Amino acid sequence: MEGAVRVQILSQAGISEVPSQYIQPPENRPTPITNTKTSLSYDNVPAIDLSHKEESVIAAIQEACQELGAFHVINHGVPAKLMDDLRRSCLSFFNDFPMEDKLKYACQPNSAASQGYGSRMLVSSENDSVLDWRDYFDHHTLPLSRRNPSFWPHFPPEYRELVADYSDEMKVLAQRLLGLISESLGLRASCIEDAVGEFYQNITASYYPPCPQPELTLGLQSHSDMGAITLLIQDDVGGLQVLKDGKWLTVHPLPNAILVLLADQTEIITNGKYRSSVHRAVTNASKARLSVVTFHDPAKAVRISPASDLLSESSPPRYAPVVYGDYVSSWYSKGPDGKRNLDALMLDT
Ligand SMILES: O=C(O)CCC(=O)C(=O)O
Ligand SMILES: [Fe+2]
Repeated sequence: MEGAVRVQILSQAGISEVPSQYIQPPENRPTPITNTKTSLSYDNVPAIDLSHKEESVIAAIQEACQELGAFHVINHGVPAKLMDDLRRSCLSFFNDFPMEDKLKYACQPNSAASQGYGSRMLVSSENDSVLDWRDYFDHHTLPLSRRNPSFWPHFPPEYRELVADYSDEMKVLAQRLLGLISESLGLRASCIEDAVGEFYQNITASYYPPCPQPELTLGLQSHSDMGAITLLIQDDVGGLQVLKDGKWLTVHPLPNAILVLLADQTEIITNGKYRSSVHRAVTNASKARLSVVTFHDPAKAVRISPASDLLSESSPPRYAPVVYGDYVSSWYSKGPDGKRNLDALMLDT
């Protein structure tokens, strides 16, 4: 939580060793990423062209969701200029302005998931044993009653308008994707969206400064996202990895693509037919990396359970129902650690 140092300050101080709180235990340390795209992993995150025939799009989504829970979409209808402008403005906030000005937007100390400029995600000190090599800015963007751009940076000058425009675009795309994902399971198009209800959307810009010891640290530790569906754009530096059969695959940046990550509530609603993606971010020694992640979550009061259309005597519920707000509280008290929080809801079937 805040009061915390921003890793950008450590990075700029030119230290040659990271402070001990950032050192991962050996089993969590990343293996070095090579820049060659010859590794097996390169083709493992499929790119799905949303301008293709709906039938083939749905088939591709079904395969990607069964295999990985993560896929790129291209020809998605979000203007490339908006994505570029947003990435540039977010990077400019972190790179081009004095820390003193940025700290005027600091997250509230002692409160989980507060909007603003921060570095430490968890409040509880118990979970703070290893810190992420990441600074971020979190924006509450939807519903509109939560959107108050005066909490967002006013520098560079176009920042607030870009975040608002991007939020609206992401909502439309998330709705469309949840429709296609529902249909890929033989459900009516509105099934998952109806179960989620009105989107609570947050946009987080993450900034990973160069790290003197990338082999010992993580930009963001292994986790699955809590909500329904996450849409992620990154720059050309790379560092995102998704877990597949116990191995970390690097998601190589694809220009103008948007990465879709299934999140935990979609796993529950689909009764585990589709699993949420476990992912993490690694750092590197020479280049800062920026990503912008848009989360779509249920309201805290919504009760999530497996869709009744997917249940039968031979396919009983595999997850206990959960009130989303309780799920979030439990996540923040336990820490991410892969999928521990979701696994706690699994029933013996
Ligand atoms: O920066 C990234 O690529 C990953 C960010 C992420 O997974 C998150 O914010 O939940
Ligand atoms: Fe994530």
